[in-house]
Amino acid sequence: MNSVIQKAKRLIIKVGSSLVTNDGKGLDAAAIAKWAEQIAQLRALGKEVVLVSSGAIAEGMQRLGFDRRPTSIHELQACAAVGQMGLAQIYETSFRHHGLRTAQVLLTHADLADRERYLNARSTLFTLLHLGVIPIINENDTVVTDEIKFGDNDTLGALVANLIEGDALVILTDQKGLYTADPRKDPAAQFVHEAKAGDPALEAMAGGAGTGIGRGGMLTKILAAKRAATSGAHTVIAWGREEHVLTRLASGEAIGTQLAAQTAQLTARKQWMADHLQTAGKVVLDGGAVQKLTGEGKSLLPIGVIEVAGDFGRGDVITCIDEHGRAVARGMSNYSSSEARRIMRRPSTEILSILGFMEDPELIHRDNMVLL
Ligand SMILES: Nc1ncnc2c1ncn2[C@@H]1O[C@H](COP(=O)(O)OP(=O)(O)O)[C@@H](O)[C@H]1O
Ligand SMILES: N[C@@H](CCC(=O)OP(=O)(O)O)C(=O)O
Repeated sequence: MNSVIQKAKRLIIKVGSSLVTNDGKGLDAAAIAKWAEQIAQLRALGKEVVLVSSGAIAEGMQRLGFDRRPTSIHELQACAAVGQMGLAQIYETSFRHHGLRTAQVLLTHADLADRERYLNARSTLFTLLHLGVIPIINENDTVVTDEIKFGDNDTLGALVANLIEGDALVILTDQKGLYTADPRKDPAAQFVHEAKAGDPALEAMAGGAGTGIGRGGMLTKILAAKRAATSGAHTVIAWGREEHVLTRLASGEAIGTQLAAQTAQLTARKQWMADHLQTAGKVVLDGGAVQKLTGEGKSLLPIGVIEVAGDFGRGDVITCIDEHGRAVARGMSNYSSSEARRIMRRPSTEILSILGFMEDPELIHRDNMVLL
């Protein structure tokens, strides 16, 4: 069995609170330095890496002298705000040793539920990756309460995998992977080397968090694997303290529990687009644009649009039709309908002068489009 990480080009690596803060004793600089070194090696192999790191609350509790997790949401938020400074500082320092820059990205549920913010987060992350920066993501705990939280960073990791079409999600935790039962409670529990992501039998095996530090336990990891698989990303759950865990995974060694996605990435994305039966508007394309899309697999530029129908916002899914009314493609618009009306039939070089800003040169990027 080969590790699914070997082939992966774009990886999301999630590290849990208990690992990052050495079971709540404070940021584990030595462990973080090792991951940074390995991530630098993955970058050198040509892989793009996004890190999702928990630990803000645990570190903030340490810094503020709480010996037990506060119950008040505002105290938890205060802890997160204090602890996040520590996370930002230690990651920036650790990666700088390897000549890599880091960027702090704090996300909320509302950011990914809103089409426009979703697209903005996606574009920013892609830009950071192209610039060779390592994005360090956490939930923006200051502004969210329980009902609207991702709740745990396993889920956040999966949503980021969906957001940027990651090839794989690596969840580093304090166990070697998934066992048939919580190994802290059941000494007879057997290790699971591989399974299908989304197999309901896995949910029955997984229990809650093992310590007072972590939040989700194994169940959120199993559900994260299921969610990541909807966009075709595989998941590996492994022990964060395993020597050279990331580079060994990248060299093909099958460490931890491998949860394979059953649908290929492109199929998953097309399915997602196809599921958007309710599109928010339509654009009519000239013959040249139809040929670019259907014959050459190109993006849709505003110059090829001759009419805009309906009322849509940035990030909404719209249908592209030809001059005879035949639907040729569906995709996520980079501009609202009113903006699209102003830039249609015009070259992309004029977008800035017409609108006063330019989000993207394309009206619909081919990565956000399916041909019908
Ligand atoms: N079937 C299982 N296999 C492995 N670990 C399990 C299982 N069920 C529950 N757990 C518990 O999940 C814990 C890991 O989750 P958690 O404490 O939330 O860590 P993290 O901070 O890395 O997210 C383990 O320490 C373990 O006690
Ligand atoms: N945003 C929170 C994340 C909490 C969380 O999900 O923790 P974990 O289960 O350890 O990944 C923090 O940084 O403390």
